Amino acid sequence: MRIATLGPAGTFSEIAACEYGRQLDNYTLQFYPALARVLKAVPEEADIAVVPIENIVEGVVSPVIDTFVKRPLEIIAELSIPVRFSLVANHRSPAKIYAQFVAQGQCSECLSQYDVPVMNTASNSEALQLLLQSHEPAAAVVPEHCLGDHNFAHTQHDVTDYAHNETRFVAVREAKGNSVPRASDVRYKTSLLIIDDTDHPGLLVEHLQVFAAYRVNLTSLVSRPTGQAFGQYHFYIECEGHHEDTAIRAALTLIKLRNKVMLLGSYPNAGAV
Ligand SMILES: O=C(O)C(=O)C[C@]1(C(=O)O)C=C[C@@H](O)C=C1
Repeated sequence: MRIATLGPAGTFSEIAACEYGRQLDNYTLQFYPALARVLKAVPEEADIAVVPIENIVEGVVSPVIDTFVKRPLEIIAELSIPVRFSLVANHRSPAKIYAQFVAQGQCSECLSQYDVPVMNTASNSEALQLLLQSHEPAAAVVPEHCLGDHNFAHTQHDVTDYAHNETRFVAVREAKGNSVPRASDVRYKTSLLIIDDTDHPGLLVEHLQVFAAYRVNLTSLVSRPTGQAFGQYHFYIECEGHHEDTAIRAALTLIKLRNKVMLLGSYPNAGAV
């Protein structure tokens, strides 16, 4: 099985992809330099992509949600990874700080102590590499597991805003319409998108009332701009249960009468106890 994920080696995505891969008979990892490119690798270059979808502090990873609107992909698994960062520097007074765009939001308190520009990178590994190549005073937000034997002039450990920081990842494949078979002893989650194709007053509240009426518990609700006009949003929703459950089926049948629904898949709930 070919698994695409965010590289270069050293990213949290690599840890998540390996954790997912260990459940398979065999797998090979393929690294790509940006999240949109990771997802684009499926299905021609890779069978599965493992990408971050939500950080406990920073919220959803927008490039991933936005790709779901554009491409027929199916979520087949989720997994959660603890995320810890250090701030490392080649000088006591850095003139700039390299930080991956999601990591920046998770370390905002530490970064605000430095009155220097933050240069966004596509991955945490890229932030480290740019620091190592820099001939100017610079710093980088780097995963704790990447500190290795590097000799930094300055290291500040545990710079995440919240001690309990974690990121949820999903494994996705090309949507084929034949979703993962449902097992009776597994607790599932279902992801879907409500596409804003007929905007009208009360669109969201109507849909939420349908979920409430069928007692479907939502675990995530995120609005993403359609990019067409101000005030128009697609809604990314996660709920407890499998899309073949009677309640979810009935709720989606009603919602589909008013708006297009993209079912993104049902998968074992990683947070279930
Ligand atoms: O750059 C990495 O290490 C990644 O795997 C990406 C990513 C993300 O985009 O959310 C994964 C976990 C952390 O939340 C920060 C960065």
